[in-house]
Amino acid sequence: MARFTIHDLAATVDARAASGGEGSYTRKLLDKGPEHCAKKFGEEAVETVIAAVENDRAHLIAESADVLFHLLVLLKSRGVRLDEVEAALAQRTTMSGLEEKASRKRD
Ligand SMILES: N=c1c2ncn([C@@H]3O[C@H](COP(=O)(O)OP(=O)(O)OP(=O)(O)O)[C@@H](O)[C@H]3O)c2ncn1[C@@H]1O[C@H](COP(=O)(O)O)[C@@H](O)[C@H]1O
Repeated sequence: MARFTIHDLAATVDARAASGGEGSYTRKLLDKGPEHCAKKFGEEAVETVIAAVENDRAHLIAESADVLFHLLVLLKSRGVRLDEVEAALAQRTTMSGLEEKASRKRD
């Protein structure tokens, strides 16, 4: 089976945003607006936290998939592309996490 990546999922979200109809959950979320998308993302994030704290591996994987999907929908609702997030991550590869944190405080 071909490897399925987060880029493939982002392309699906884009396609549903452009033409998804009645039967599309993605389109349903987007039609409700960014605030609703943010709320759903928050719910999925909390469920992921609970799975991690409970050390429930299968549940953690499933909830992480929900989080990634809902993050992509949230980004789409605000017109942010996945490659913009990747660019932010790429910029951080030149410094350690602690250096990056310190640089934020200077901003
Ligand atoms: N990866 C996902 C994905 N992950 C989670 N979900 C949905 O996210 C929802 C989360 O469940 P909840 O119980 O929190 O939400 P709910 O009660 O169903 O919905 P609400 O009424 O609360 O909004 C479920 O309906 C899941 O099916 C997803 N829905 C879609 N995708 C991908 O998006 C593609 C396009 O989907 P459609 O837009 O529906 O065609 C699919 O083929 C998948 O690849």
